[in-house]
Amino acid sequence: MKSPYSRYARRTPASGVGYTPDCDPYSPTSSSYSSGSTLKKRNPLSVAAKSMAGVFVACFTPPEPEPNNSKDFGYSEELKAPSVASSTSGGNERRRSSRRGIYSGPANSFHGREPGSVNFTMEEIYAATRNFSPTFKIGQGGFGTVYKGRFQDGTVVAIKRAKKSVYDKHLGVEFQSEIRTLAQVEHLNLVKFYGYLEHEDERIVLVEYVANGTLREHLDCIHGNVIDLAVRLDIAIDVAHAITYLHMYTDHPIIHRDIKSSNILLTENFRAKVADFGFARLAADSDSGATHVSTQVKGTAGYLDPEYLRTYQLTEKSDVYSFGVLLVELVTGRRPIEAKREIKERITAKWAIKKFAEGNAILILDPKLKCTAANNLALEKILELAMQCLAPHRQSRPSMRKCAEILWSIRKDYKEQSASDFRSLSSKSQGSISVITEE
Ligand SMILES: Nc1ncnc2c1ncn2[C@@H]1O[C@H](COP(=O)(O)OP(=O)(O)OP(=O)(O)O)[C@@H](O)[C@H]1O
Repeated sequence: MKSPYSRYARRTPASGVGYTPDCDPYSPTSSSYSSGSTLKKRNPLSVAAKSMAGVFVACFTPPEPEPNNSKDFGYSEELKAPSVASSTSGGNERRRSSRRGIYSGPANSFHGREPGSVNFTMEEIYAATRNFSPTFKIGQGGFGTVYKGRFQDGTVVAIKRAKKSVYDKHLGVEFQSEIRTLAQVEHLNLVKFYGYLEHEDERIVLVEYVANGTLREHLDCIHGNVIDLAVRLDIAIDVAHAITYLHMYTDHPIIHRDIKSSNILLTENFRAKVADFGFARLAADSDSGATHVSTQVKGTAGYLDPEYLRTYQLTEKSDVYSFGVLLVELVTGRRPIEAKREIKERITAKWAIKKFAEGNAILILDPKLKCTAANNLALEKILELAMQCLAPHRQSRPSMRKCAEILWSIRKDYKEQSASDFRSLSSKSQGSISVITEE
């Protein structure tokens, strides 16, 4: 049997080889950061066949178990979801609209449901959210309201309910764009897609529930703890892996277009998962000679690539620019635009890069982080990478893959320097103990 991940082998680069997903950090399920990938040739026929098999093939891994969820959103056992409507679809049916939603996932995530079969209903969504009760609401975004829901089989999901304006032509297109994109991707560092439902005026997207809030919330310390630089580096690497995967490993390159800290969700172990494909856009097909997609500018102020803003030409390098903004955000803790600060500090990236260029990088370190040798060293290296990502012209920016590789090396040096900081600190404290003893 073929690996369900073989469709994610790297698209043929100049050398005509692809990465074996098993040991590749960009592969959908790898949690390894080892760069020692084996290379293997990609079979174009198998790729084509898999593409034709459709985007709703079972390629989504089951959700992580959620031990506490019945308590933390007030799930009451008496309020049982109505019984699951029996499947009416044959095994080959991939998509349905109207009352029933499409579902993409393995049978054991929503118990007994075959991948691609149409098995969740509006009644189940109502039951899972207690009729969209405010108690179950976990967020609000441009797309609509987000609820945490629990299905009868215990599966916990995030339920994104489009707001009414989604029926405007423009937002309708956006909705379809999110669905198409979500259905094609699978990676450990991307929020998993479970399915969607169209029912009368409702448009519902079901995605993996990620329990620990957004990166922005953690940088603002609203969960009560400071995430240290080691964790921030891990998050940057997770995000770099996710975007590299979108740019290089899907059947067709995907540009996320809305990389920002509020779209980075964190698990309880502080693994990052990139969310919100509302603006995602398939990139230009380089095989056809195209270098960019011309499109209406979309994204979030502060993260937008100035070259894309000026020319309307979208490439993968627009995500690289946004990633540069995110790197600055990670080390400074500040938002990309800080409207209340004095003018020269309002655009955080500009301010940080200026300080770095003047040799004063230390002044921009998030005041919540300790000023250790390891932190200072990593800060300078991260800023250097951010500066490359923020280059005004896209040709000068590194690829996301290159960013990930640079970050791996920064993390390696950071660990070594931290160990040495720790050794010198403990030898100093031993010294001071002996002084106290002598006294
Ligand atoms: N999969 C999820 N798991 C847990 N919480 C989520 C999930 N998706 C969204 N949320 C929560 O809901 C909020 C709103 O998410 P949503 O993706 O709709 O909008 P946004 O990205 O914040 O804003 P916009 O769509 O305008 O860019 C998020 O900030 C987050 O707190």
